[in-house]
Amino acid sequence: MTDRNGLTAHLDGWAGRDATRKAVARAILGLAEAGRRISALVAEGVHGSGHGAVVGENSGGDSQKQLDWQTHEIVVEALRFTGVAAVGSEEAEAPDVLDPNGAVVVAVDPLDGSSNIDNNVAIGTIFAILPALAEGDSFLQPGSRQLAAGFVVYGPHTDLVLTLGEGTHIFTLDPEDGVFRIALSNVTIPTDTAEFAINASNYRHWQPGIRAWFDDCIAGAAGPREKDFNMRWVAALVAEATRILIRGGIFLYPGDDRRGYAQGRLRLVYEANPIAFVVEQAGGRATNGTERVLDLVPTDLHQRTPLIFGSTTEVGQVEFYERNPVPADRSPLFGYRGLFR
Ligand SMILES: O=P(O)(O)OC[C@H]1O[C@](O)(COP(=O)(O)O)[C@@H](O)[C@@H]1O
Ligand SMILES: [Mg+2]
Ligand SMILES: [Mg+2]
Repeated sequence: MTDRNGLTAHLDGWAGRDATRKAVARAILGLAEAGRRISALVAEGVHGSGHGAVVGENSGGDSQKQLDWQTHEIVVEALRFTGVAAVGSEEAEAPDVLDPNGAVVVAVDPLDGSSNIDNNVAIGTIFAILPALAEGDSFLQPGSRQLAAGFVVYGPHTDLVLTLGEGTHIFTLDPEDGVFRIALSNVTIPTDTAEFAINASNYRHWQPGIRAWFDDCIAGAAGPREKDFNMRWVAALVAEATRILIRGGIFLYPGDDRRGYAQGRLRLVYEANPIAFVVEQAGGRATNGTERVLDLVPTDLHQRTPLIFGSTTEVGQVEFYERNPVPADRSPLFGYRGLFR
């Protein structure tokens, strides 16, 4: 009997008799199966297993670890007979064509947070499901066309975070019976926050607006923001997104002046778009600094984008600093208590 709190029942109830929704549901169940297998693989441990060994380089020039490639193969195999038309993955230059008559395509980052593999820190799998187009490249549709999106995070427990465009829900994997059961329905990101996530070691490479925003955050209660901030950096987008969904916060991976980082580090189609969909469905915002992420039109499966997401008020603050990069307390135009209130 299907567990009524399980993912299958949730998807059955949502899909009903709608053919496209059924295709989406089959793809999600395939991804959940991949998540179960990857969770078990990760739980075996990496020390001495070679999972963290560098085995090559992906299309973006990032080093490819054994687990990056293994998880790519697990995802493609789990989707092979689900009716998915094609899988576009971070770990393969071109999409794998599975079922030419399929109604949907899946874009995937099979292993997010690769630098955490050796350290026993959270990693994950991110996915976006888009309609398969009769003409044109199905992967190059704006994120606003996603039919569903989410991610699996392999942390102390394994969670599947999912949006079907009707709120964001979190399912937790029961390792005893392999069922993902609903843990949190309609997650809501708090509007305000005093917690940010950014790799501050890149401070010297940032644009003036991001620096000014950061300077004013770390100035704390004595600075123009008049509040103390806390900082987190897990180096896994999936872990940062989970934390922000649960207790609010803001995440930034902006463009910077390092070679190859003008558009930041994260990929639009299989990282920023699915995270942006999940975040918006939880009441948060996601932007590249000037535009809504979900409105960007990709020109390449592997293109990068600056990504700023989380609690709406703080995302708005960053946009303000990007437009007005001179810090408020240092500009005669903006009084110390000027445009911030
Ligand atoms: O090492 P950095 O520059 O802090 O980057 C960390 C970011 O890179 C990523 O690991 C990129 O994802 P991959 O591991 O899939 O390449 C994000 O999860 C994370 O937010
Ligand atoms: Mg990633
Ligand atoms: Mg990856």
